[in-house]
Amino acid sequence: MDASPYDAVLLLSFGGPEQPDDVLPFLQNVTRGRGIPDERLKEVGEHYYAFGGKSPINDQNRALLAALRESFDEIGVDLPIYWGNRNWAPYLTDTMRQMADDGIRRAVVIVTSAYPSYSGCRQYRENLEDAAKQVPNAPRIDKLRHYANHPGFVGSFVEATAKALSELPEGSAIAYVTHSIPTAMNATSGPDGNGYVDWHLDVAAEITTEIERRTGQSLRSDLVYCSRSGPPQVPWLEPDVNDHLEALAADGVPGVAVVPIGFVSDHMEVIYDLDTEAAQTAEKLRLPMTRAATPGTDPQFVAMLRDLVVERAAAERGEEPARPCVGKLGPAWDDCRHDCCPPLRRPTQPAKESA
Ligand SMILES: CC1=C(CCC(=O)O)c2cc3nc(cc4[nH]c(cc5[nH]c(cc1n2)c(C)c5CCC(=O)O)c(CCC(=O)O)c4C)C(CCC(=O)O)=C3C
Ligand SMILES: [Fe+2]
Repeated sequence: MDASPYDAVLLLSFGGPEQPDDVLPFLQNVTRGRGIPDERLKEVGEHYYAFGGKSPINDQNRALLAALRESFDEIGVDLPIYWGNRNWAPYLTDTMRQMADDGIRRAVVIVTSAYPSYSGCRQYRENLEDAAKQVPNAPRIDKLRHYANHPGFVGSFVEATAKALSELPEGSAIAYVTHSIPTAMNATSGPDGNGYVDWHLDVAAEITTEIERRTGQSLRSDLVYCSRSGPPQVPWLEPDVNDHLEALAADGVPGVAVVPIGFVSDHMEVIYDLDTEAAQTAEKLRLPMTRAATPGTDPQFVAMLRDLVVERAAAERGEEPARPCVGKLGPAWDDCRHDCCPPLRRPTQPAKESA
């Protein structure tokens, strides 16, 4: 299999703390200049301390790296695979320096975020730009197209959803969950705006259709949100998963499968916001709840990432590779337009001097 013109693959992720002393500096890295209230930071710090001060995300990325290595070896692609993070070691800039030292000229990047938005797409591209500015002879790096509507991603969630539903009473609902973002960020996400929500709705509809086809039953399903931060006066996407569970219970739904389509591994948002907090809400409501697995190192997901690297390499060689995709939105663009997913404008000073 041909992966030219690339001479390396880079896995780019969020990063997370590895021990209690890492928690505060990690949170400072994440929230620098982003207007997150101290209250919220304290609260989120407690989520990490409740899990021993360690996020599972780094180990999950190590497992993904190993699975990718194996998957590339299977098709005879021996490109080195590097790993860098936005918010914790291994920091992207250090990784990029290593790539330059190793003589890497052209790489393709896999980001652990499947949908268009400033936080999930452009911010990673800015991180790549910023790192490249600090590293002499930094490699040129292409980012893979968004993969949420790839059959490998959707297929992984179809299996996980079927399993989660199989453990619940008949007539149970599906609650698709993703990370909330400010509504203003959603409004400008993707080339035409609203891309974050539109992509999630499309993925959710594909999963539901396939489950209904398999079971011959129609299902209630909704897209809901977790992990809201930011000041209360700034509107974020709603409803929150906990409020949604209340509504389902009030409607007499016999159970709910929570399906975290916004996330690629069981990191803190999943194990705290869903497995801890939402599970407590469901228990209080006596609403049976199961949580579908995220892709993690599911062979379908790993093969998809590998195939996307091969696809992009072919496109860069001027070929016209097949671009597998499900749903009604079509395969995503290879390169984002310059005005795609702009950052939110954040006030740098109060509008009026306080007395
Ligand atoms: C869209 C999206 C994804 C999904 C796409 C992707 O995966 O990239 C994502 C993933 C993640 N978010 C994570 C952690 C955090 N996100 C925060 C804050 C924020 N997230 C935002 C958006 C997203 N976030 C936004 C708009 C903010 C507000 C501040 C800002 O505008 O930047 C904060 C600050 C405290 C708080 O929660 O308020 C933390 C600690 C972790 C690591 C988990 C772990 O450690 O296991 C992961 C994978
Ligand atoms: Fe986040």
